[in-house]
Formats: sequence, C-alpha cells, structure tokens
Amino acid sequence: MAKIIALANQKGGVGKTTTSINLSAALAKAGKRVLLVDADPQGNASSGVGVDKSTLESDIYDVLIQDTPVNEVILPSSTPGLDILPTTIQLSEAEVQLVDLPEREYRLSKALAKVQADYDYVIIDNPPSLGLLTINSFTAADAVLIPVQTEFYALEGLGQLINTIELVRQGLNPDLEMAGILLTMYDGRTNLGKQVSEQVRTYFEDRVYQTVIPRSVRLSEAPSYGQAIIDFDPKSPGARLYTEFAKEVMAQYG
Ligand SMILES: Nc1ncnc2c1ncn2[C@@H]1O[C@H](COP(=O)(O)OP(=O)(O)OP(=O)(O)O)[C@@H](O)[C@H]1O
Ligand SMILES: [Mg+2]
Repeated sequence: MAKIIALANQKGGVGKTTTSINLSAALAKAGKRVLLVDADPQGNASSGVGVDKSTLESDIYDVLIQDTPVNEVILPSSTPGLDILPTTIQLSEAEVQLVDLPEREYRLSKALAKVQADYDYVIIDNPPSLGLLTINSFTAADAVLIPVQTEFYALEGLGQLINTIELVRQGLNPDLEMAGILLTMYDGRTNLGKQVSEQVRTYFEDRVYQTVIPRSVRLSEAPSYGQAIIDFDPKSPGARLYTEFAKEVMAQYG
C-alpha cells in the first residue's frame, strides 16, 4: 500500500512543486513505484515532469468533480517508474464547485484508494492555500511534508498550517502525521540562511530533515525542459541532495 505524502505550505514559492517533482523522481530512481498528484491548478508539477497540458483529454478536475476513474487520467512521466495524475487550469473551478458536492473533503481520498495498491509512494503537490483542495489532500494523506524557504519570514504562517493539520486530525483524518520540515533554497554564503535554518531547527527540533536543499539555478531550469533534476543534470548538487532527501524519506516510510 502506498504511503501518501502531501506537500503543503500556504506560503507561495517555497519549493513545494520543486520538491514534489524531485522527491518523486528520486524515489522512482531508487526503485519505488511512485504517483505524483498535481493538486495545484497552476499545473507546474504536471509540466515539470513532461506533460503537455494542452493535449490532455482529462485531468484531476474530472476525477474530483465528474467521477472520472482515476486510472483513465494517470499518465507516465518523463522519469521511468514515475506516473503523474495531471492537472490543468480547469481545476481552479473545483475549489468552488466542491463546496456543494457530497463528501467534498473525501473525493481525492476515494479516488486514490483505487490505485493505492499499485504504488509505493503517492506524492501530492498542493496550491499555496488551505482551501478545499488542500483539505482533500490532507484527508487522503498519511503525512504532511512542509517545505520551508530558508528566508526571512520563513516561520510566518506555519502556526496556521500546523493548526489546520491538527483540525483535520481531529475530524476528517485522525491518522494524519506531520512527516517533517524540509529547508529549501538555502544559501550558505549568507548569514540570513544560517540564522533562519538555526531558528527553524531550534523551534521544530528533530522534525526538521537533516538534508537541506541549496539554492541552485539548475533546479529552477529543469522544469522548463519537462524533466526532474536527476534526469536533467544528474551530477548537479540539486540532484545529489534530492537523492539524499529521498533516502531520508525512505528511512522514515520504507
Ligand atoms: N532550490 C532552489 N534553487 C533555486 N530555485 C528554486 C529552488 N527551489 C525552487 N526554486 C524556484 O523558485 C520558484 C518557486 O518554487 P516552487 O514552484 O517549487 O514553489 P511552490 O511552493 O511550489 O510555489 P507555489 O506556491 O506558487 O506553488 C520556482 O521558480 C522554482 O524554480
Ligand atoms: Mg507549486
């Protein structure tokens, strides 16, 4: 049965999508069967693993709103062993439409239950909000992994996020855990980077992963080629560190 991990932080641009893509690809390279779920209407995870969104006949919107079977929508990605449940901008309408649907918080969970036996990991990329799409992900997930940009205001909003996880645990999904916090876009040349990472570790202690993802231009270039960093530039520091990070996740979840 797949471990389902939702990547979330309602703060925008902290590395959720970059981490979703590259953790998924590194897990697949390690021999795991992985499904990447793009639950963000921006669709950056879909294009980042080589999906041409303009040619899609159906996407996660149809699964959530129209009850299209999930296996009809899943596609192979540019990385062997990694499948993608893609999205397009039409998912932006789902946030409103879900409100009136029965079991509105459980729709992703029900869809993923049908393919959970086919994978070792399901990684869900989420939008920068705590709306119904993210709540669907938290209801479906075993654990929430929080990327935190090693920058000023890094801790801002984390209290609210952790509160939301707690609320979901009290109602919709009692088994939901916090997987941990991943520091991203670290710049070791600046004092700020060091200060923020120390501050996050002081506050969250062993819930912060040992691996730290450095700021790297190659990581930001890879998505425009539709490739994960381990395929785009296997020798780059980004490829090495996402591989290290995947090892930490496998030590945690098998
Ligand atoms: N380690 C890194 N080094 C350099 N650039 C990075 C790194 N990680 C992410 N980026 C770049 O920073 C931007 C934001 O990253 P990303 O899209 O992963 O964040 P996000 O949290 O998914 O954003 P959103 O909240 O909009 O979904 C992107 O342009 C991405 O390419
Ligand atoms: Mg994103």
